[in-house]
Amino acid sequence: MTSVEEILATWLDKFKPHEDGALLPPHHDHCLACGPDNPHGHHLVVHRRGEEVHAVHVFDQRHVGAPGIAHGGAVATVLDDLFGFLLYLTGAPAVTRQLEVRYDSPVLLGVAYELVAKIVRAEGRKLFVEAEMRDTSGGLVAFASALFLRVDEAHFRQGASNSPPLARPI
Ligand SMILES: CCCCCCCCCCCC(=O)SCCNC(=O)CCNC(=O)[C@H](O)C(C)(C)COP(=O)(O)OP(=O)(O)OC[C@H]1O[C@@H](n2cnc3c(N)ncnc32)[C@H](O)[C@@H]1OP(=O)(O)O
Repeated sequence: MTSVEEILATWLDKFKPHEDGALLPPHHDHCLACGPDNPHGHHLVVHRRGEEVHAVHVFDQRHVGAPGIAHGGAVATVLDDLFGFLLYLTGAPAVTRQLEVRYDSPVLLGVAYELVAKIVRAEGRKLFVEAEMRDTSGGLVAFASALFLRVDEAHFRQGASNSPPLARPI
């Protein structure tokens, strides 16, 4: 597991401008939603698309709620993390202060969904953001809105000495 200091050493580089269409970097390698090295994670892959961020995502059995259907918390995790990629377009880190998810239809396991997020407005430290999740027919299955608040590096150092063991060995 990479330390907070190691993550912070390269963290601000991620906020340098990304070209339209670029693959955006994961928040860090073990991030629950986008970290490629987290065996429990969603491995979310996100691209910039104009002033929005875009992903195609498939939930699997690790994210099951009702049989065959993604857990609502798993869906919220992915939507929250997608907002975290918008931050790369703003040039500054922020964290979720409030997240609201509307579940319009079941999100099925093994099915591809398209996710798009955008910044609705910025007021000082506050970023108001929205995201949609649609099925391949274009039907809206989930909608999320959130308030993110800009923070400095000290915010992330709060967890620096806190690395509890895994509940079960991987
Ligand atoms: C190593 C790198 C890895 C980095 C890895 C990053 C991965 C990203 C993953 C996705 C995102 C996440 O999951 S982030 C993780 C989940 N989130 C968190 O852990 C955050 C926990 N909460 C906090 O630490 C704190 O509450 C903060 C820092 C968010 C905010 O505290 P604060 O700085 O004291 O700010 P606060 O006073 O509460 O509010 C500031 C302003 O916002 C307003 N405000 C507050 N709530 C609301 C609201 N619902 N609607 C409107 N406005 C509101 C207040 O009135 C105030 O306005 P005014 O008076 O100023 O006008």
